[in-house]
Amino acid sequence: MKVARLALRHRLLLTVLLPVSLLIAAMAGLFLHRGERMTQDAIVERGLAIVSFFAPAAEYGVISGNAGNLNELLGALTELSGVAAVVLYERGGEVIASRGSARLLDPARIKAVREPMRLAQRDSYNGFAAPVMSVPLVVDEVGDPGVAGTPVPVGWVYVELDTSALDAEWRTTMLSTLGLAFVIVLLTALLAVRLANQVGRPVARLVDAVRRIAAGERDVQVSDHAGSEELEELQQGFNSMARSIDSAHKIMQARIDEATARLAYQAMHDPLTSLPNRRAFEQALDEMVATSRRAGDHGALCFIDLDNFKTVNDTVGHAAGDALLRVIADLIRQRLRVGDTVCRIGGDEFAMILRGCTSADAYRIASGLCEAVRDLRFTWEGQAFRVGASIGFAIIDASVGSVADVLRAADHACYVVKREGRGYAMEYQPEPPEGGGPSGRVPV
Ligand SMILES: Nc1nc2c(ncn2[C@@H]2O[C@H](COP(=O)(O)OP(=O)(O)OP(=O)(O)O)[C@@H](O)[C@H]2O)c(=O)[nH]1
Repeated sequence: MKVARLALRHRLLLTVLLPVSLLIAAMAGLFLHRGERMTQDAIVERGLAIVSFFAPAAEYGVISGNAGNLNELLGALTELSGVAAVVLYERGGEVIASRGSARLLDPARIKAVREPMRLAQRDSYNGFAAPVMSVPLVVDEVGDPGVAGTPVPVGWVYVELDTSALDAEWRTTMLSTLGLAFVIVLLTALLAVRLANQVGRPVARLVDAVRRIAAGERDVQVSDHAGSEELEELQQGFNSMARSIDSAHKIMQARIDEATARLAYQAMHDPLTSLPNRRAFEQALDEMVATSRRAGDHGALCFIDLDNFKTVNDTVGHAAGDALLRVIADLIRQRLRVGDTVCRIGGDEFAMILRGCTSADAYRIASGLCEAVRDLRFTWEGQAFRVGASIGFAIIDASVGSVADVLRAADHACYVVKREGRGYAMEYQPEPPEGGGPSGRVPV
C-alpha cells in the first residue's frame, strides 16, 4: 500500500507514530544493551576481585596444609554476598578444602589457569579461578639460599558466584524500561489519534462536501466545529461559498426556466395578436384529426380570410392594420367555446378548430363570426373602416383521409367564398361533376 494513497488522517498518524516508535525502540534497545554489558562487567570485576584477594591469602594455608587457617578463610569468603561455592586445590589438582556446591566446576581446566579469570558462566552462575602463586627460595652458586625465584602456582582457588539476585534486579529494570517505552508510545499514539482526528476528519468532511457539489448536489453544508480556528474558518468559508454557488445556481436556473418558457411561448404564438401561430395550429389540427379517427369525435376546421383588410393598411398605415388585426383576434377569441382553438396562420388569415360539433354547429358559429366582423366599425384617426370575413370550413370526422385533405378542403371552401361573393361562411362541398350545379354555398 502506497503512503500517498492513504487518507490524510492515516498519514498524519503514521507521520507522528512511526518516528516516535522507532526512536523509543532504539533508545530502549541501547539502554538495555548497555545495562546488560555493565551488569556483566560488574559481575566479572567482582569475581576477579574476590579470587585475586583470595589466592594470595590462601598461599600459606595451601603450602602449610593448615586446615584451620583454610577453613577460616573459606568461611569468611562464603559470608560474602552472592558467593555460592569456594574450592581450593593443591599443586597436583586435588581439592584440599571446599564450601558450598560448585555447579560449573571443571577440574580439568583449573590447572591451566595462570592468572585470575572467569572460567565458566551459565544461567545465573559465574565461576572464577586464580592460581595461588608462591615464590620459591633459590640456592645460589655458593650454596647460599635466600634468593627469590620465579613465582610458581602451588594451588588454585575457585569461587562460584550466584548472580540471580542481580539478574532479578536487572530483569526488573528491563521490564520497567520496556513498560516506560510502551507507555510513551501509547501516549504518543493517543495524541497522534487526537491530532489526526482534529485535522483529518474536518478535511475529510470538506473533501466529501466538494465531491457532492461536483456530483451536482446542491445545498451542501459541513458542520463548522472543527476544533481548530484555521479549519473552522476554512469550513465556514466553504459553507458560504457553497451557499453562494447554490443561490447563483437557483437564480440561473430560474432565468433559464423563464427564458425557456418565453422561447417556447414565442415558438408557438403570434407576437402581434398573442394567438397560437401556424406551428401551434398544425399541431392542434394533427391532434384533432387523430382524435376523430380514434374516438369518432366530430369537429370542424374553419379558414378565415379578412376582406378588404389591405384598404386599412393603405389608407391609415400599417400600425392601424396591426390594431385592427388585434381587434379581430379578440373578437374571434370571445366567440369561441371552451375547447375550441383559434390561430393566426398568415397576414389577415385565421383558422379555427371547433371541437365536438356537427356541420350545422360549425356553420352557425362561422356565420355568427362573419356577421360580427361585418358589424365591426374600426376607427382610426377619425376614419371609420369596415371589413368582412370569408370563412370556408371542412368537417373533421373518422372518415377524414389525412390532415392535408382537411386543410385542402377548408382552403378550397374559403377560396370558393372569396370567388363567389365574400363575407359569408360555407362548408366544403366536393366539386360537382362536369356540367353539374353550383357548389354548396350556404348564404348567411
Ligand atoms: N398591418 C399589417 N398588415 C399585414 C400584416 N401581414 C400582412 N399584412 C397585409 O395584409 C394584406 C393582405 O392582403 P390581401 O389579403 O390581399 O388584402 P385584402 O384587402 O384583405 O384582400 P382581399 O382578401 O382580396 O379582400 C397585405 O397588404 C399585407 O401587406 C401585418 O402583420 N400587419
